[in-house]
Amino acid sequence: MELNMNLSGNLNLDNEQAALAGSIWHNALKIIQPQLAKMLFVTWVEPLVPFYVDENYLYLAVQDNFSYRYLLKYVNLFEEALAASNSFKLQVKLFVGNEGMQQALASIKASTFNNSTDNQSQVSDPGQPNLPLDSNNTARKDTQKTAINNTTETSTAESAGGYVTVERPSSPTSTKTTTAPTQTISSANQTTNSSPLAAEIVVNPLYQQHFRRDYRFDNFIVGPNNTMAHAACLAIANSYFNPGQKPYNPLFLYGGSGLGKTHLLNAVGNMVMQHRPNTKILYLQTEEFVNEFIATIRKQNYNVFRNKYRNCDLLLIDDIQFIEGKEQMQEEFFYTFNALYENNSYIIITCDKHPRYLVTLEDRLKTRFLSGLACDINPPTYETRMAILQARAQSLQENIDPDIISYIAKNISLNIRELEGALNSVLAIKHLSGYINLALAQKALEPVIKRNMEKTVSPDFIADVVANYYNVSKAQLYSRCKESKFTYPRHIAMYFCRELLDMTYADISQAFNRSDHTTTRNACLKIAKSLSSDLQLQKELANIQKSLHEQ
Ligand SMILES: Nc1ncnc2c1ncn2[C@@H]1O[C@H](COP(=O)(O)OP(=O)(O)OP(=O)(O)O)[C@@H](O)[C@H]1O
Repeated sequence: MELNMNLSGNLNLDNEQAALAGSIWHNALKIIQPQLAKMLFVTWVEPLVPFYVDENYLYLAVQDNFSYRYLLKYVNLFEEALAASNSFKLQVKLFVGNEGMQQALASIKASTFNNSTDNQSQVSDPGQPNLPLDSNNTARKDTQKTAINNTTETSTAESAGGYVTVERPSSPTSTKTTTAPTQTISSANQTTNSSPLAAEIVVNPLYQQHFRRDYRFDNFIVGPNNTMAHAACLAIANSYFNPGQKPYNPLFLYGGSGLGKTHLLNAVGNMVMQHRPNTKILYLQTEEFVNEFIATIRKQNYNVFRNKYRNCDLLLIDDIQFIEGKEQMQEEFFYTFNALYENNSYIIITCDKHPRYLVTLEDRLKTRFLSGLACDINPPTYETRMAILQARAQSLQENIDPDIISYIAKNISLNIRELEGALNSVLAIKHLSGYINLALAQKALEPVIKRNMEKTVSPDFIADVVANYYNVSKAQLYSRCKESKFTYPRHIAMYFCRELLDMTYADISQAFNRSDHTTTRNACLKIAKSLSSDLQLQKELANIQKSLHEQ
């Protein structure tokens, strides 16, 4: 794209300003050029167009968004060169394309006009569209980014009030740096409230997201299983209205099904939308991303796709494991990721496993996914499960016997979706029959609990717990050793495999390295028989069962 330097035109601005900007920049270039590789200088720096200067800023136009992002890391160098080559300090402001330049000039014109007619209105940054401020009159990170990106496209912030300074990294390696606003801002249509006025909220339709309203931080129960993931998500959400924070980017959340990954993604989206509705957020399931990309290939409209994904402020992408084995999609996502990362836009990715287990994922994506922070989410502890169930019952204004809650929490441990499902079943019985007690709940939940038990408890896990209880090693349990201090716990472990997992004697024998099924059968039957009269055995088995459930 060629930049058109018709500065005065309709805007009626003084061409002398452009000439002065040109001459100041020309001096600075003499210092900049020797410091950069020739290619870099010719490709990126020479095409910059100086088009305005005032007492604080030199305004430069860049060709496109990509150049803009690339050049941000050199702004400090430019400013140092300006200070060295001229006898005064200037900060650099970059604007994208003719449109960005025209917008900047229109703002300058408007502010000049306002200043001459209304002394109350001071403008600190004529280059940026009007943007809402936060409660400290501090420029907002999200809208700063929006403003920068939108100089060449539909602006989501154009109708808002206030001005900001440009956000830029202080060094090529820094991730997010926000410069504080340089002047106090006051204009007729600003708000100092953290919620922008309704009239200011013009959300680009591309980024109108509908988050699940019930997935919020305030109803997410934090326990030892998810503390890090929760804190990291909250930090990212906060960073959109608390410019001091610089959370890790990207954030990679991984863990089994139903453990709250989607809940956290939506919580971030809800919180940012609530406080900063102009933020360009994209939340999507990886499958949707893949489908959209396939449609893009069919229609050959790559620009639309890339503009949308590479220019958002926050990308929340759920279940990235679905990208496995899709080579072209991985390549596209690689470039999307890079563009967002360079633009200091946050990326949160969820997955059902650690990237190292995504066998057919390209290594360059794996390393990128792990370049920020990777947090696992584990199955909740018994206490967390209790808290989740209690909170859910309370939110539904349901009074449920604590024994029932405890029974569910004890018996369903791997998946919070199933935990909630069990509570819903109990509530359904309560509503249909007008009554619920523990026995009814146990009966109703029997199939689901059995299924859960099979998923949760493996023969190996039983061996672990039993060995631990009787203070022997698992190897001794699996060994052929016939000492009673080993055979007794071995038989108990076999008994649990039979009772809890419904395993055949053949399978149990195999699990415990035995070839003789009859011995296994006899061992299980002996334990079952003793159980009816042996109080000590009853106590031991109850304790072991408790440990098996409270993993
Ligand atoms: N810590 C928590 N506090 C309260 N509710 C939770 C918590 N974790 C999960 N949930 C609830 O459990 C259900 C399942 O969670 P979610 O859909 O976020 O899981 P997920 O990890 O994304 O699963 P999947 O990988 O299968 O998509 C949701 O209803 C969610 O609100």
